[in-house]
Amino acid sequence: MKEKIVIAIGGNAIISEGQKGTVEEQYANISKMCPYIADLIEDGYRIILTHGNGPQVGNILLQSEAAKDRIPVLPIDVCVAETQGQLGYMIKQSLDNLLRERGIKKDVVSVLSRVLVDENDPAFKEPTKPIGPFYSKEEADKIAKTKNHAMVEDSGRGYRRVVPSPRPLDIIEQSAVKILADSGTIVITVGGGGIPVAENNGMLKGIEAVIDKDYASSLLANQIDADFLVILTGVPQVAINFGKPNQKFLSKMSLEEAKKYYEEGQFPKGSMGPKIEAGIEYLDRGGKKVIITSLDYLKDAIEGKAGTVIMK
Ligand SMILES: Nc1ncnc2c1ncn2[C@@H]1O[C@H](COP(=O)(O)OP(=O)(O)O)[C@@H](O)[C@H]1O
Ligand SMILES: NC(=O)OP(=O)(O)O
Repeated sequence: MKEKIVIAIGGNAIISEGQKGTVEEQYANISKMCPYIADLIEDGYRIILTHGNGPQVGNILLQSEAAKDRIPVLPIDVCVAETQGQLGYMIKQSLDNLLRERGIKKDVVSVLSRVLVDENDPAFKEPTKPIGPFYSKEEADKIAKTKNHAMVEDSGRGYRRVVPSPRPLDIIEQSAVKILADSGTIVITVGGGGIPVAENNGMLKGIEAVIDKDYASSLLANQIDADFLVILTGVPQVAINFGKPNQKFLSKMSLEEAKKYYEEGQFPKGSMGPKIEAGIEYLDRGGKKVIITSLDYLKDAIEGKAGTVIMK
């Protein structure tokens, strides 16, 4: 078997900008994504897939709040668990069917996973994780006033609700994920950054937050001894001076260069910033290689022919 790779799938790979997020739309997007993953499985790589859940977790919360007169509102950790279930199912169904079509016998499992956070993480005082649909400024102001939700402008695309996003400290199900991945099973896990839990007298309890999937995927990659971490997003490569006339796409960055560019503010907080920081943290914790690219360049990037590679 070839290398063990954690692949983090960007939120917009499952619900694209402008889509409502119907199940049909999500299946259509997932089935566009699966051939790229199946190619790697066919080549013998051991794959652990993680995914975002911002749009989906916000939608579940909205559904729950809309029915609050009849049915008790769900806490956010339970909504995150629901997104792991629904997205894990949809990805598994699509990937499994594709592998069957290609005559590849491989188990694909989704592991509901909890991720330890610190209840005193400063993130609880300052919500930053955008979830759910986009609103106009007027709609957002009204929601902020009537529902007391924190709302922010999200990367020029409209306004969204934001919830606390504490740092992941430990992937509770890491051993099970490692055993499965090492045995050649394709694992879907740490969806939506994982279900946030905190420790209290040695016991775990659910916490209302949404963890960033790039930070959680980075930690998972270290904890299961992955050979490398791949972060998939909307661009084939990372750039410096992004969007400016002197924009320059990079095929590789040393860890030191990544840190320098990050400090210079080359990577915005709401988009590329967390991906670069997640990569830096993975390498600082002993990881070997990080690749940032888009789905269509995935295979080439793994073969060293595309993407942006960050290494020590
Ligand atoms: N320096 C940069 N290099 C490349 N892309 C960047 C850079 N800064 C911001 N971006 C933008 O950030 C996007 C990735 O962030 P985002 O869309 O929030 O992630 P996700 O794919 O996880 O949903 C890229 O598609 C690109 O449009
Ligand atoms: N939980 C999370 O990081 O989701 P998105 O990638 O959809 O923002």
